[in-house]
Amino acid sequence: MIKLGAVVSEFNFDITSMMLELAKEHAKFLEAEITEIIAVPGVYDMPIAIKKMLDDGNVDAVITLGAVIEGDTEHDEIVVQHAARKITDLSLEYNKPVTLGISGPGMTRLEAHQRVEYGKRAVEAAVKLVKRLQ
Ligand SMILES: Nc1c(NC[C@H](O)[C@H](O)[C@H](O)CO)[nH]c(=O)[nH]c1=O
Ligand SMILES: CC(=O)[C@@H](O)COP(=O)(O)O
Repeated sequence: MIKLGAVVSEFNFDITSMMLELAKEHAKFLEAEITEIIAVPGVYDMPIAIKKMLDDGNVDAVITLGAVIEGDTEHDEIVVQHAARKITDLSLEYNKPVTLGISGPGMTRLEAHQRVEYGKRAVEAAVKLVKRLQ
């Protein structure tokens, strides 16, 4: 059984909690399991939680679940771009898949609701990568 860790943003939790439920269901469908969950305040805060999961070494891959909604400034871009870059860096540093289940930037709340399936996509990619890199 493939073990997945999930790092979930509390920001926009109405959306990210749905992403988490979809991710759990899809993991089960693929005969994998989300065995660890760490909630973080927002997407920008994810890297340190991902690093802890990878350091603890109890999961085969980590999925990230978040939704970054556009405000009045380009702050949303900073949040996503930095998180995405660190997610890739951590995956390469630890040689384990860390997949991007984060919607945005440049997105309205409605568009975020329409993209909750990103959670499912993150699971799909993590499971495929674990199998293919074995
Ligand atoms: N605006 C959104 C944020 N912003 C918060 C940051 O991610 C972070 O928690 C804060 O800057 C403290 O370090 N986070 C989201 O996940 N989604 C948003 O729309
Ligand atoms: C990504 C955010 O934190 C965002 O909602 C901030 O909004 P603003 O650009 O109006 O500061």
